[in-house]
Amino acid sequence: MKITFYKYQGTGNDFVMIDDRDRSFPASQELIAALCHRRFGIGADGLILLQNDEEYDFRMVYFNADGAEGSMCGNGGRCFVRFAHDLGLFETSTIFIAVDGPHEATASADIIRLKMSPVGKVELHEEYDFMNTGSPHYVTYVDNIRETDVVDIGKDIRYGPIFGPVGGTNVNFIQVLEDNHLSVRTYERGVEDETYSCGTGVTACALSAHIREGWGSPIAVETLGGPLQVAFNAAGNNQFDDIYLIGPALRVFEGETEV
Ligand SMILES: N[C@H](CCC[C@H](N)C(=O)O)C(=O)O
Repeated sequence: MKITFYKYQGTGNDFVMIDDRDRSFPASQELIAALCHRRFGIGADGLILLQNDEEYDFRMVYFNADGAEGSMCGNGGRCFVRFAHDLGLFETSTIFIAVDGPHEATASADIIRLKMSPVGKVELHEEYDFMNTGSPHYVTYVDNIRETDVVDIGKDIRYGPIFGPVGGTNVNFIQVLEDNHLSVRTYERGVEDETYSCGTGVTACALSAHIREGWGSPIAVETLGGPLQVAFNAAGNNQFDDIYLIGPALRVFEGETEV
């Protein structure tokens, strides 16, 4: 059958977006991996279905590029909100449900502001921090992010004895640029490569920097695909709520494909 798809990107983290309100999309790991393939398919870091929901405005179902259902995707969530806005499903603010719970969001001409799940626990280690911001994130600091071998080191940690090989983690590298300003690069599990930006990863990095550097909210983060902002309330004891991921999300093109 023929389906219409839309391609979105948020700071270069790109997604195939499908309006699945009629639940006709024949989701399978094989099909989703094929659609996300950058040589044989449309090409994307993930695929997102927009479905109806009884309690919330709509439901976000996110799959990584390998075709398996993933945990929460922050940039995907921002693109999903832009998609719902482009479909005319809300005007300025909405609340939708994703795998990690409900998310409020607002849309303006340029920027999507997405409320993230609260973070109840941050593991602090000498070499790294680990937390779940909707997805699991390992966070470490480097002196020169440009020269960091994100893919090789990321793979070692993701498949290594602490986090892998089953399950795994996303792996983030931070270079501090100045107060309240970071540069971040991320190796993403499920894509098994570096992406241009990872929203839940950037969120984890900002919270880690708050703890380690003592900075207040908001924190600006440069990614390979452009700038994001993270606002948050530090509730004490390394717990956080009212976390917002803020940045651009745009439709790139639409098309049709046989599935
Ligand atoms: N790119 C996403 C993260 C996807 C998480 C995924 N890689 C997983 O751990 O299942 C983001 O913007 O937050």
